[in-house]
Amino acid sequence: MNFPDTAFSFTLDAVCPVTGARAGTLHTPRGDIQTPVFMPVGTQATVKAMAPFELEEMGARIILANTYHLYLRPGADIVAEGGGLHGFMQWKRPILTDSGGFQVFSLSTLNRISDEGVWCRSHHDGTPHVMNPEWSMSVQKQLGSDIAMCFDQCAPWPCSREEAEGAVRRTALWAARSKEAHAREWQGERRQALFGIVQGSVWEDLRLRSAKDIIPMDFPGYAVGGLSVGEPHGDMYRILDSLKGVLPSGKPRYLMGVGRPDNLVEGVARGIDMFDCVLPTRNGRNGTLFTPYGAVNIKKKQYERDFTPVDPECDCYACRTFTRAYIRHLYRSGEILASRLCSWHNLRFLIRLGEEMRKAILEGRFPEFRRAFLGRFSGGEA
Ligand SMILES: CNc1nc2c(CC[C@H]3O[C@H](OC)[C@H](OC)[C@@H](OC)[C@@H]3OC)c3nc(N)[nH]c(=O)c3cc2[nH]1
Repeated sequence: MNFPDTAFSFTLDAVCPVTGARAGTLHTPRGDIQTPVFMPVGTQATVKAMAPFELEEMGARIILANTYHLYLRPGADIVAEGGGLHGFMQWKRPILTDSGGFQVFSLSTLNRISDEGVWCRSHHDGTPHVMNPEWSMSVQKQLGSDIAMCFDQCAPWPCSREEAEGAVRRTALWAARSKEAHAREWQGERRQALFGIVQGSVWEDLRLRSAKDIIPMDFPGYAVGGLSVGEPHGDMYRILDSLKGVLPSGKPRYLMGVGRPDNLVEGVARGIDMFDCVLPTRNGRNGTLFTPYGAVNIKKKQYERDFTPVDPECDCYACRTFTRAYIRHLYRSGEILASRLCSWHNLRFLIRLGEEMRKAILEGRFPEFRRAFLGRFSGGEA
């Protein structure tokens, strides 16, 4: 018996008549999430260098954690004993967990894939593990996330059409098993929403095939997987265009692993509601900062006596309080505060970008917002 996900619903608040960009509200038992939304990545039950109260201050309303990582360390049983992810990391708002499939391929030292699942060796200590839909649903229940992802197969890029077809077939097989295992895990208890994932790499007909496999399984939300894996942005946008009229309009759409500010704007313009990416914190740790004109690398000598904020338009703690010269000094001195301030700014930049796109869509001026933002943002170094 499949429990209705009554604790979850999605309201479309406005749709841009020109582009189809959407402003919505995802209602969850732990609070509402207004979309478009950028979700900070907290792989090992922490958004690197940020404390929960700081995430709250910068406007984070949902964060991510990783099933694969937490299963291997500290162990899902320890997280469960600690009160699940919400108790363990003291984050009271919604949490989304990835299913582990993608990480197995990107991190494990050795892996064998079959329809049963994935046999792999831990990238920590080489111990053998079998990961499959049943394993993933059990671990995501122990973690207690509010949104879980189906166990899928994300084809690498580039890959052959046959490889992409195989991933589409297996992803459908595993989606059905994920749904069954998820309903068994949550029988009669507080529910967790399970999102489906569409694969198909850069072939539009395979994307359509995957959508036709996954959508009838009636998930409360759908992710576009298999992108942001090295393919040109043009291919990403073409695939999103091909899915725009196919994914159910009344359900949230999540583009996994994306992305740079311009990718977020172009994704929203193609009907995407939710995004995640490690860029803000990863770039933050190496001193690369988002600004409306592109990325600034704070370690450059040109900022040595630059006593202006990183981004004068930004309302984050780092930009309100410190100058580029000071943050450059911290970075070059190897001070921990450099990583914290740069991560803080980059996270706020993307969270605020989501807020501003939502406002533009509600006010009927998204095309103008998109043109103005992309006109200034160079993508590379500012
Ligand atoms: C970068 N391009 C990127 N990331 C894709 C992730 C992983 C997202 C995952 O990406 C990191 O894990 C490695 C993040 O941790 C560092 C995770 O946050 C917890 C995040 O989980 C949602 C995908 N996950 C699944 N299950 N299926 C996908 O097709 C897929 C595609 C991605 N493209």
